[in-house]
This record gives sequence, structure tokens and C-alpha cells, in this order.
Amino acid sequence: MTHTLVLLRHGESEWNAKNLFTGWVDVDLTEKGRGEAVAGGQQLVDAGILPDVVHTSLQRRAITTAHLALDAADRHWIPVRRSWRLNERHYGALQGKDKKQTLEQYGEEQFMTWRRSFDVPPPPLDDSDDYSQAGDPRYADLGDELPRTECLKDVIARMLPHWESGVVPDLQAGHTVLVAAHGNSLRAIVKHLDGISDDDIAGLNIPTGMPLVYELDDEMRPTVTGGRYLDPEAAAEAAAAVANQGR
Ligand SMILES: O=C(O)[C@H](O)COP(=O)(O)O
Repeated sequence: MTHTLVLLRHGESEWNAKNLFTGWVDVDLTEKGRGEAVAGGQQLVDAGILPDVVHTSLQRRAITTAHLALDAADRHWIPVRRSWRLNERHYGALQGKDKKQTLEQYGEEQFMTWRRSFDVPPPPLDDSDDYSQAGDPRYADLGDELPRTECLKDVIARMLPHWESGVVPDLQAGHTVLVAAHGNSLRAIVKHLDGISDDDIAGLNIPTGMPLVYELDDEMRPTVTGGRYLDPEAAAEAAAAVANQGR
């Protein structure tokens, strides 16, 4: 028996459109992003993949994307499980900064180290910064776990407890699971599933609003490495655009 997992990055956000590092800042979708979410839901219908349960982050762009996609698929009624562990990577002091200006100011190597290295986080964000989440009530229970910056290694470490105790039990119960999340929290899941090396994960980019479907065996191993995008050509083009952000 295989288990179906659908990974969906939120549609284009207001800060994707402005090319700003976003991380935990809770920006909304653009109209284009809303359209991508609906189209993603339609792709699921066309492929006959109907989620039974949805997992999202605590961030508006993922929550709204999940709602719009599921509404388009007439699945707006399925159970929802939310966790901060699916949030975007906390981008530290880069939150709110322009990606192009950051590249110009710090150079290619530093920019790519901050953006795609496995274990080097950007400098931490001060709690007094306008883009800090230190006083945000939705994270009030996190205490010392509230990040001030994260690298992908950190994201994997905080994502895995939700994967193990939230997503895997739903898959094992026979549910088709939709995870609506973010570029880097989904890169963390894909790295975990596909066993991608710490170096090679730098080259993996996830496009907005495109369902990525994995069939998993009983050990939660993918039957096809990398899963499959329902629209592979559009996904490859959009992933290349993500890779080139800042240029
Ligand atoms: O938080 C962000 O800025 C984006 O959602 C992901 O950005 P990245 O592709 O630069 O890591």
C-alpha cells in the first residue's frame, strides 16, 4: 500500500512580488498568488487527488493558499492541523531586506551562504525590530524555542517533530495528506524524504502554488525520488525563477 502526500508552497506573496526576504513576517498573497492557489487545487482535481486532511504553518500565506486550493477542489471541509513547525525558515536580520540589494551589498558568496547553505544562519533579528515575532501572540507558548534566525538544518530539526507526530500518523491512517507550507520548510521535508545531501539541497528550489505529489511506502520512503509535479514544465520554469531571485 502506498500513501499519498501533496506538498504545496503558498502562492506568490506580497513580499515575493517585491523580492524581499520574508521568513516569519506574516504577509498576504497577491492576486496572482491567489490565482496560483486556485489553479493548484484545480490541478489536484484533474489528477483525481483529493486530500483528506491538511497541515499548514501558522502563516497567512500558507493558510490562505490551503483554503483557496481546497475550496477549488470542493475539499474546504477537511480537518486542518496547524503547526509553527511548518513555518517558513526564520530569515533573521534579513527579514524585510531586498534580495537584490543584499546581493549587491554583500556579494554572491555571502548572499548564497545566507540563502542556501545548510548550516549557516543569517545574523539574528533583534526583538525590538519591526519585523520581529517576539511579541506575536501566536508564538507565545514557544518560550526559548522562538527562533531569531534559522538555517535549513535548524528548520529540519524543528520540522521533524511535527512530521513524525502529525503528518506520518495521518499518512499511516490511510489519509491523503496536503501540506501547505513554504519554500524552505518544504525543502526541509523533501531533503528528509529523498535523503538529499547537505551540499546538494542548495540546488533545490520549490515554486509557488504547484502541487508536488509523493507516493510513500509503509516506511515513508518515496516510491519515486523527487516525487512528481502535476505540471512538471511549469514547475521547472518557476523553480528556476526562484533560484534566480536577487539577480
Ligand atoms: O522567506 C522568503 O523570503 C521566501 O519565502 C523564501 O525565500 P528564499 O527562496 O530566498 O529562501
